[in-house]
Amino acid sequence: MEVVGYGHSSNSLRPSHPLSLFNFRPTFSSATFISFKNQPIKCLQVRAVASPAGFDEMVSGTERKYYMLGGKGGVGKTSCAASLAVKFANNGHPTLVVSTDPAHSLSDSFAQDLAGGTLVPVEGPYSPLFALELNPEKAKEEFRSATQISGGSGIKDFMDGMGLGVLAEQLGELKLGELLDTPPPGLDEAIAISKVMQFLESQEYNIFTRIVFDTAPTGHTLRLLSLPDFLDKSIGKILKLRQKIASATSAIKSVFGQEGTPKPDAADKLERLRERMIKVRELFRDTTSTEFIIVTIPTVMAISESSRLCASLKMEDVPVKRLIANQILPPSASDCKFCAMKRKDQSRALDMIQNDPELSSLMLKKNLTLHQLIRCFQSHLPTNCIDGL
Ligand SMILES: Nc1ncnc2c1ncn2[C@@H]1O[C@H](COP(=O)(O)OP(=O)(O)OP(=O)(O)O)[C@@H](O)[C@H]1O
Repeated sequence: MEVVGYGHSSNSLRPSHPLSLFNFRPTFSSATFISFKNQPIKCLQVRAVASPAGFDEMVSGTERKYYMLGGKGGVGKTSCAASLAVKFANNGHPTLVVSTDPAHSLSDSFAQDLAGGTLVPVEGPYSPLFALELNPEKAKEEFRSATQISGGSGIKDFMDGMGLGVLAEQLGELKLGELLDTPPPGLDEAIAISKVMQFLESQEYNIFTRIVFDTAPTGHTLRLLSLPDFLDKSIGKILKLRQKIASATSAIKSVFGQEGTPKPDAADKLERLRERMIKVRELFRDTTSTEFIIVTIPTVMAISESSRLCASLKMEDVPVKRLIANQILPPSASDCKFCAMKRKDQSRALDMIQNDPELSSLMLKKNLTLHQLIRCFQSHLPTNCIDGL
């Protein structure tokens, strides 16, 4: 189990800025300095802070691989995802880092404006690195339009769109309206991921050999994981129903001499949506190309939530092999009261990982944090908390 820390030679970048998380250019000295209130702080040997355990295996090979980083809110998913993407790019992989988290903070991490839903090049790394913040709201709109025909909304228009409005009333009790009018939670992220997959299939984006997803906090991810099956079943039901009704109506129409088939576009849209969801589900479960990395912090609550997330991922057959324990207090010979208490809590939480039936099997990488150091400086200079560096 390796412990690494990081810093940057100028305090222009936030401590967790991904470019400050790496020995960004080999020309850097073996250790770098940050200045804080003009106090030079010698940081640990700067290495890839978020290169999870077994990084060499992750960076090997040129076939495309997907890494999804997820975990409890605020643990450092975005920082680690951005850092990992920089590390891949610095190891020769044209890389795309995508945030599907509705509360984006990728722009903050790169200190670049990435909003707008298009790929933005990130300056600095050796190989091309592009970032993308997807707007899940827009993605959700796409779902709604799959059920709204000619500007209407809901099941009645959906059935009208198939020329079956006359039967919509009888179907009311099937509650199909709710499914179509209020998209299930996690749908926006599922559609956002399927959008990324769509354009990654196109020629112009086939350069990317590493795709890093900064996903939304745990709850979202869990709903997202079960969503494709849910949608597959419900859309399947609707389309089967359409089939039944279509043959019933054409029989009725042929009796009254009115030939004609229901408008296909609504059903086609739903069918396409269903195919996209199945692709998302397959992506999540592809052990050769995809891996989910859990990011956590050393607190009892975060470790417990990470254990539940790990169990759910395994239940959904999502490959998960690594755990990043982020924001760990750096070693120090003598602690202030604050750090001593914090360190005790952290080691108790880290012991939980070793004893947890789900997490203990994962490769663990511990990431130090600079925030505690800076807080120490703020609360009581001089440097009795950092002399261990
Ligand atoms: N190792 C670290 N050392 C110091 N600060 C860190 C570290 N990792 C993350 N941070 C800081 O913690 C805060 C949260 O980080 P980040 O936004 O990456 O978390 P997140 O899990 O993506 O959050 P959210 O769930 O809100 O999207 C940020 O201010 C970031 O700068």
